[in-house]
Amino acid sequence: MSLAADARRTTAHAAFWMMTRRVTILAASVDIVFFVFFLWAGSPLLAWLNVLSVGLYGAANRLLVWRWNRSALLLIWLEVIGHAVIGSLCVGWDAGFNYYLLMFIPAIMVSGDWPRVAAPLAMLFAIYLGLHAVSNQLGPLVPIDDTALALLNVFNVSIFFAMASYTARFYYLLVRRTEGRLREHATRDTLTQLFNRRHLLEIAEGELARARRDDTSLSLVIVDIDHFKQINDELGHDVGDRVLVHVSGLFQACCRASDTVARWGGEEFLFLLPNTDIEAALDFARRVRVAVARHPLVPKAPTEVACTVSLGVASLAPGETLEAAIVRADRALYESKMAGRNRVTPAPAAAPEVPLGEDLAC
Ligand SMILES: Nc1nc2c(ncn2[C@@H]2O[C@H](COP(=O)(O)OP(=O)(O)OP(=O)(O)O)[C@@H](O)[C@H]2O)c(=O)[nH]1
Repeated sequence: MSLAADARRTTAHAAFWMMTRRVTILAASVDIVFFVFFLWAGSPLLAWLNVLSVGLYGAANRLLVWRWNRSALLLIWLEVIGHAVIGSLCVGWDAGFNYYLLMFIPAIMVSGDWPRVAAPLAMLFAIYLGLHAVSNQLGPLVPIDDTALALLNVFNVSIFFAMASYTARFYYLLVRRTEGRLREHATRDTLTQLFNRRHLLEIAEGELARARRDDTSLSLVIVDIDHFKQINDELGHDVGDRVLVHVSGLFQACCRASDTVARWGGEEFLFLLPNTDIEAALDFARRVRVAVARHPLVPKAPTEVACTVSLGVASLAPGETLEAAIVRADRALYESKMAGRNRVTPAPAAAPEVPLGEDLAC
């Protein structure tokens, strides 16, 4: 099983047990109401049976706290089936105790893969139909008057609606939360929390389309930490990681709301600057360079770790692709490295755009 699948399974399972625990509290509260109701309806035997149910739910709740999940589940199954059977046989099918059996359908379906859920589902179906047939055949063994029966039916339907809504909502919110987490994982670099390369390219395609439509400028800045291997080798990989996080924070602080910075890979970062021409992008890159040079990382260790960055800057030429502009910015970065590092270099001009058909003319 992949790590992602394992993580989803863990989340779904943890959520299932958490929800089961809440359901034991809700069900015990409902049984207390039943206790009062059956005393009022003149059926003390049924009233005291509900006290037994409260005890079973209390025990199941404790077992869940101790993580004896299977034993807890067994108790809950016993209680719900017992309650539905005794209630339907004593008071009659119309009392609506059978609805509680239906709550097992979603619980079974989310408990595992198909081979695991098929048998319990078939068993539940058989119990439901069997109970229906037997209780209709026998009629109520401990009849209560019509008003009490109607009230009981409304109460049971209401509780069933509330529980079914609660569980469905619970799973909906769980899916939403998990979806959000997966999206975060897919778009962000786990170390620096900056966007990753793939997400930056997605944003860049959108920005490029907008720049072309609105006829505005779009610039790119590629940044690489100088002598980063030396930092790793001399101070350790952990300090190297902290430097990456530290400069990421500085990079974000340099950005406007419309700018985007991403970890491009290793110790390389890429800024995307909408509405920014080459001159403004060069100014921006100089500010980034100065910010890093002036703010060394102060780790817990006694020495501070100073580092510098080299930068390459390109502004997209009309008709130029993103990839071509990145190649130019990368070339400029290389120039910065060759010229001694800790500097900003503008990219060479883009190759002139060939008007459509002109290449065919010669
Ligand atoms: N700590 C840490 N190091 C990383 C990470 N990703 C890449 N590196 C290291 O970054 C170093 C990059 O080294 P080089 O490509 O030689 O570049 P450099 O030492 O910065 O030299 P110049 O770029 O020429 O200034 C390698 O040692 C990689 O192992 C990371 O996530 N954490």
